[in-house]
Amino acid sequence: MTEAPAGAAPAAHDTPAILLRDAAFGYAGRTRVARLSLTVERGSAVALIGPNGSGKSTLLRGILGLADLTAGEVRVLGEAPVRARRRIGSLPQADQRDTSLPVTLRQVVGMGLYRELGAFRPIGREGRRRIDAVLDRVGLAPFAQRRFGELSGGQQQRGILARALVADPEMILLDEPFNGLDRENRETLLALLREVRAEGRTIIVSTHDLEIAREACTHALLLSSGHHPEDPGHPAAYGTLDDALTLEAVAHAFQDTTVELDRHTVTTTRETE
Ligand SMILES: Nc1ncnc2c1ncn2[C@@H]1O[C@H](COP(=O)(O)OP(=O)(O)OP(=O)(O)O)[C@@H](O)[C@H]1O
Repeated sequence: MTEAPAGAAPAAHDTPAILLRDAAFGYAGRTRVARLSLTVERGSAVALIGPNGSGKSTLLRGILGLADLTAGEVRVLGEAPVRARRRIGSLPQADQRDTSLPVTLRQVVGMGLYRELGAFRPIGREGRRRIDAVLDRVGLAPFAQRRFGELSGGQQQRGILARALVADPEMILLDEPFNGLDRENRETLLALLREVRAEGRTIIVSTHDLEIAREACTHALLLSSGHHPEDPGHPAAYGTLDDALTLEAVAHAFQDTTVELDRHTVTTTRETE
């Protein structure tokens, strides 16, 4: 954990990681995910699960203060999201990544220190030490000078995780980090996530894959799409994995889809009115 910088309000470590009270998030005044009332305790790992368009990314952006709060209340690490952002590391979806820039992996990881240092201050010896340590940790030290866009998908994903971790965040948010990864890269990322959680950091990870939730998370928030395409998504269940990932809740959230849960295959069809 980082210490609060001098002069800053003391970090309230007794506050939950996330507190949502009837919160809703969206864009340009339009709500995309709603009815969120829950507490995420520090040190937990929450799988955010739901069908396409149910608002997983929007909720993650709301936690970062990048989507509008259209109703209710949100506190992140005891602060307003925009203020808490400096204490959070995030991994956006891979398809939102610009891999055409001529930057090395080392430079990408160094970007994780910009918030602390300012973008135009050189990274000093301590910063370089931290970059080396985090690259080593994710198993990418030999690739430090490699152009980021030339790395494999799994290596890029670990590089972005390193960028998130280099600033020693209290919480990390990951948007579909397992998409497109083969089994080996998936296992490596899972192991890293378990380590990150063992350090006491809070993890929120969106995924379509219920097996990943089982392997890396303590809790699940299941989001369901609105009944009509324009309705906002909303929670179908939240709790520990066993409480939240019941066949009934999963079937409710994943309407018109086939999903597997504990070797059961669930296929549900949306009821027509
Ligand atoms: N920047 C944006 N501006 C306006 N609407 C958006 C924006 N991003 C997402 N939306 C809309 O918000 C709704 C929820 O999208 P979101 O990406 O949060 O869902 P998701 O559950 O993450 O979906 P997926 O699994 O496909 O990534 C969708 O209807 C989407 O079109």
